Amino acid sequence: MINKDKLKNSSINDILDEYPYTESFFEGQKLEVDDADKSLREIFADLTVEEMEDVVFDVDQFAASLASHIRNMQEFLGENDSIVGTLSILAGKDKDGIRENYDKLDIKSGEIISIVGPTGSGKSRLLADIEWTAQGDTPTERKILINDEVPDKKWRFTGGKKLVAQLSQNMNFVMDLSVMEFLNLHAESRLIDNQEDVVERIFKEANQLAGEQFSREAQITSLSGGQSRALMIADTAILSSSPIILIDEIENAGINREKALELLVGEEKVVLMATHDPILALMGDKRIIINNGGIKDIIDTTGEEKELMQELKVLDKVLTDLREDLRYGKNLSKISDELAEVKTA
Ligand SMILES: Nc1ncnc2c1ncn2[C@@H]1O[C@H](COP(=O)(O)OP(=O)(O)OP(=O)(O)O)[C@@H](O)[C@H]1O
Repeated sequence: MINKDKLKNSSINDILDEYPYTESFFEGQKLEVDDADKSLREIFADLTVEEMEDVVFDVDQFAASLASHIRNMQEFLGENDSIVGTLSILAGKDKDGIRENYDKLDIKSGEIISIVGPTGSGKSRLLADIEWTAQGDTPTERKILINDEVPDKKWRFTGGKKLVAQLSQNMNFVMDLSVMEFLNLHAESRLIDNQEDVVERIFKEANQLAGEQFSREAQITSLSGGQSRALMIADTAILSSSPIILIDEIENAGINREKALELLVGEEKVVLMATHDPILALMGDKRIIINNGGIKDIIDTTGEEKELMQELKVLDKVLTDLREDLRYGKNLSKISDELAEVKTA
């Protein structure tokens, strides 16, 4: 997803600064460069006919070949994180076939976007459109762009290195492995240096997210729903190099949602999260409102809402504690007269 046109207008020095491994590429080409501060376009414009013959390529082919070299190197180095600057959603249609009332929604890396709307309104569908990098070929007819370009189709199919990591409501393990075997297997496939430390960290974080603790030797197929999700979340947060993270209703997982989100939100990632939970929704920088299959509105989270979130956290803590007491067979008592007076009618 390196932009070929941007490369053409960049100087050799700028390209080397940003992608130092292109040095070998330039060395391999017989490109005559008198001034490395000139853009590729200028360098090609200044070539004599003889020099041009040596290079074989014209500037377009040269930039395309350079872009492909950079992509390969980024993939090899696992630098996918830096690839997505902007994820864009181009308007499609709602369930009645009516066009959505925005043209293009840009989401920048580092942003958290929540997706809210009634049950069945199309939240999961929107996440699926992004995962599939839809090009008008889903029921919504939306299109997804990455860095303002149509994403490479290979993202749909490559197994190991994915553009999108998705955590969905129904996640079950099918392999017969212990927790540690599973984590080591995954870490090995990512070719990381400090495998032992990383695997240990995932195990610890997962246990902090899960309500009930589990051991290193536990079979992953025997974990509870909450434990499996905790493990998947910690694994995704710490091991995944995917620059886009999609989360479908983390609240149903019986895990510490807030901690989970904190763990997942790497600075360089785009995070989209379908939720019915006001605390999670307000953790987003923006929220997409979905109704009848279409995006109806995009709202920025206000300062007042961020303040409200603190109050909601207090309420949430009260409920969490009650749930905990209930689970461990304690009798519940009235919380406070103030709360008791809140009208529920
Ligand atoms: N624009 C659309 N056009 C046609 N079908 C759509 C559209 N949007 C969503 N759908 C379909 O509507 C159904 C419900 O959507 P979806 O599962 O995404 O809802 P949801 O908001 O995630 O619901 P829940 O909150 O219950 O998880 C799905 O079958 C989905 O494919």
